[in-house]
Amino acid sequence: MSILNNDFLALTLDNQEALAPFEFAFPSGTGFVEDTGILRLEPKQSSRISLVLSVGVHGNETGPIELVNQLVAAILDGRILLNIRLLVLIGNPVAANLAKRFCDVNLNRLFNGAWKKYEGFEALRAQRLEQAVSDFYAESSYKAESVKLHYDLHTAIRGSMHEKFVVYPYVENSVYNKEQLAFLAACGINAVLLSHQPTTTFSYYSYLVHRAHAFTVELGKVYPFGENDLSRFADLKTSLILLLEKGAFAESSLAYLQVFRVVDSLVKDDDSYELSIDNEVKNFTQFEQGYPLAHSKKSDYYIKQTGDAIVFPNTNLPVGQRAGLMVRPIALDDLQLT
Ligand SMILES: O=C(O)CCC(=O)N[C@@H](CCC(=O)O)C(=O)O
Ligand SMILES: [Zn+2]
Repeated sequence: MSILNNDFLALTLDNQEALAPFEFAFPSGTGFVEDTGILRLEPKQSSRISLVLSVGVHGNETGPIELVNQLVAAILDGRILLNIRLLVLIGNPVAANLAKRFCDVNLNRLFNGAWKKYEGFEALRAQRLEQAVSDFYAESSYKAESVKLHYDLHTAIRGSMHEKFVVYPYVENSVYNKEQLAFLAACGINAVLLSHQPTTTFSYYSYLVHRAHAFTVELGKVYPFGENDLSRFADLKTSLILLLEKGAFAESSLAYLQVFRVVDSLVKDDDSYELSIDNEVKNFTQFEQGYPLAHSKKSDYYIKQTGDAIVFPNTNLPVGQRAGLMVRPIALDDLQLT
């Protein structure tokens, strides 16, 4: 058996909930479709690098899905010669078919076992994806010496003052990896947001449980399938191909990165919760000290310091969930790098 037309996305969307496993050969290795949207590609030569590329954890974030599907097709037809271990995950095929962010519950809030508190497709899927990542890293023949990577590719609801940025999941010792940051800069990333606390996101799961270099990578604004300008991902594509073919990390100067730390997490604490911003306000928009940003029957939030900026503002979610992050620029020199 093989993947028809080397189109892993079509196979996944045609089998949105489950797919019987099968194995196949491609020019530079062996492929294993382990379930719907779960594709493991093993190169002929052993490699220390195990890379997880996840896309479509939010079903309507189609640009990264199309990009990664192109890379998979190029590997399967021999235009890219794979030299590292690769796990490709299309996170939420059911929501992708519906062109929705999620069906019942936001999949990217269900990792680190949070899925146990929910029912429905997303809860099952989070468990399945955690298992797929665990199995993949465990199957590396290099064990302790393996280099574990996870880039969880997204696009954002709003435009952004920094078109491409990453969320660097919370790391206990506040030491950040220089090689990874230089690689992300080479991928065209403009900004880094240092997460301030443990979460239930996919990237934090891979860091917490597997000590992978893991990032949520935001690549621009959400568009439907067929309407993405993939040329905007050119630097990312070039850097990923170098990694896939040569096991090498492209590098750009860290000076290209604007770093932010999280000052506050805005939480929707009541149905009356509102943000005093209009729909056109972009991620990383800065405010003046004292601006009344959020209000509900239970709380008010005023900007603490001029220059503080908002990221991921969204009130269209259940009470108790994150309605945005308040971030503050910091100097790269203030970061501890290893
Ligand atoms: O544009 C938005 O408001 C959300 C974009 C998005 O899906 N972002 C991720 C970030 C995950 C993280 O904080 O690591 C999410 O909200 O799940
Ligand atoms: Zn997303």
